Amino acid sequence: MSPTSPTAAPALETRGLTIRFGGHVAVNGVSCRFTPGTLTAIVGPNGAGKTTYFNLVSGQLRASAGQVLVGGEDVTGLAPSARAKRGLGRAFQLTNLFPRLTALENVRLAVQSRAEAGWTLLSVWSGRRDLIAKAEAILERVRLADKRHVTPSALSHGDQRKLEVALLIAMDPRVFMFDEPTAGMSVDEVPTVLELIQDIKERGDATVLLVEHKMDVVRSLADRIVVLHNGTLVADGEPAAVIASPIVQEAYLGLEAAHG
Ligand SMILES: Nc1ncnc2c1ncn2[C@@H]1O[C@H](COP(=O)(O)OP(=O)(O)OP(=O)(O)O)[C@@H](O)[C@H]1O
Repeated sequence: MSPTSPTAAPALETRGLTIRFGGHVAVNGVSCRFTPGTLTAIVGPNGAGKTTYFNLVSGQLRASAGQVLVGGEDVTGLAPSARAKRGLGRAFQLTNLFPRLTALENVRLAVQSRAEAGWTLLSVWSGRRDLIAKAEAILERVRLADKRHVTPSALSHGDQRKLEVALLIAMDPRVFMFDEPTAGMSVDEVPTVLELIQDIKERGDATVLLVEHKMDVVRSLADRIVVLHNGTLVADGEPAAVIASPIVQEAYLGLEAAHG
């Protein structure tokens, strides 16, 4: 299924995005448009530039050249927090969680920050029933309702990843960015997180970007695959066509295809 319309405005676009580390060009002139309602997997061998591309989009790294546009607005000069306010949502492992607060309190604060565009730790809990109800609903959606009173460090690795997804949902971004969301998970934890990502795509008009090594995950989720190799975009299109393309078979998927 590809709900992409050629006329729809891209939620996110990069134009000639480039970063050099000394003499090494880690991301090299990557131009790409991401349309609402689509899930794009970004794949490529180790060191291809996938995470660096994500860092350039979210603002953790500043580009040497090129532009990042969110909803048509040039955000290239903006800090990560300002990009987040414009709708770029990136899942980070626990870095934006409050370790002493419960899962519910963490999600409630994220809902509140979205509602008020600012953290208000002093607001009266009992007076914020609507926010609590929304936080409860999000925890339900990510299947963490029964862990609502648990602090992040007491959750299993898989449940921590679910909580990150819950925080992202609470922030209600227009673009969801996941960097290897199933990394380090036990086999039985993987399907839930994949279902959550599928659900995010199908519920709204979200634009989802996924960096992922596991081709079975890519095959099951992606509407489109973008392949990076040595920092350069070398293939972009429908999953079946990209996976079958000679450059991908040779550069990255040869072994994978032989097994799969
Ligand atoms: N801060 C940095 N300073 C110097 N070189 C860097 C820096 N960050 C990344 N690189 C280099 O840029 C290239 C791309 O790295 P990146 O981590 O983006 O690749 P990747 O595709 O995400 O790889 P992996 O799949 O292994 O995570 C690599 O050669 C890496 O060594």
